[in-house]
Amino acid sequence: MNRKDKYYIKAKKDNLRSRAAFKLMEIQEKFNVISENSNVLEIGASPGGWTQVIRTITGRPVISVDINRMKPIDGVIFIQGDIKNPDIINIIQKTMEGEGIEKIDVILSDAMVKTSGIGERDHYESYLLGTAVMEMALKLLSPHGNVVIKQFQGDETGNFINKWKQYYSFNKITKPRASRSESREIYIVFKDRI
Ligand SMILES: C[S@@+](CC[C@H](N)C(=O)[O-])C[C@H]1O[C@@H](n2cnc3c(N)ncnc32)[C@H](O)[C@@H]1O
Repeated sequence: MNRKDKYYIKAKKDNLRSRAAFKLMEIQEKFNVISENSNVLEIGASPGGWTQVIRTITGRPVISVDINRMKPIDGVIFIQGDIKNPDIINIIQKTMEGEGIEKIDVILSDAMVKTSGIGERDHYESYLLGTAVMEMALKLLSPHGNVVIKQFQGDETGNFINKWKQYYSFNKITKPRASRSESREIYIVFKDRI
């Protein structure tokens, strides 16, 4: 598929920072993970397409994290940091305190390193990032909270879901239409933290 496909063109037209925005729109439509008063923590946010979508749903301030920089968005507190760094949780918690955010209701991760095209390598990198996010969710997420994780499907996907599903009442793999069909990219939705 041409990289300038219909989602790319629509993103430009709608002033969205990335075509990825349509993936979150579809996930939200199907699974209703964010509510109008959700406190959302977003991981792997740059350039900010998902962030723009999140801001249209919740009226609460959004905390967005990325290892790279991101141009500011109104109502968004941006933290430049590595989700695999064990100190990042302290920085997030300090930011929450500073903003008067007591709990996180939704964690959304579209984090991924630049893909290599080597299936197993990309799978494993996404598995490591997803594991860091799920560990963080255990500490930060409020009861009944939701998590969405990007993953490149592979050998560990089944184990990943089996490991984390015990903490949530609902889990489901989804592949949004805007996700390129030739890619192994999927999203794993965990809802209702027990
Ligand atoms: C697919 S892009 C996200 C696109 C974004 N959701 C949007 O809609 O514009 C993946 C992002 O994950 C970030 N990332 C990769 N490794 C990371 C890490 N260890 N910690 C935080 N962010 C990371 C990358 O810098 C990149 O910006």
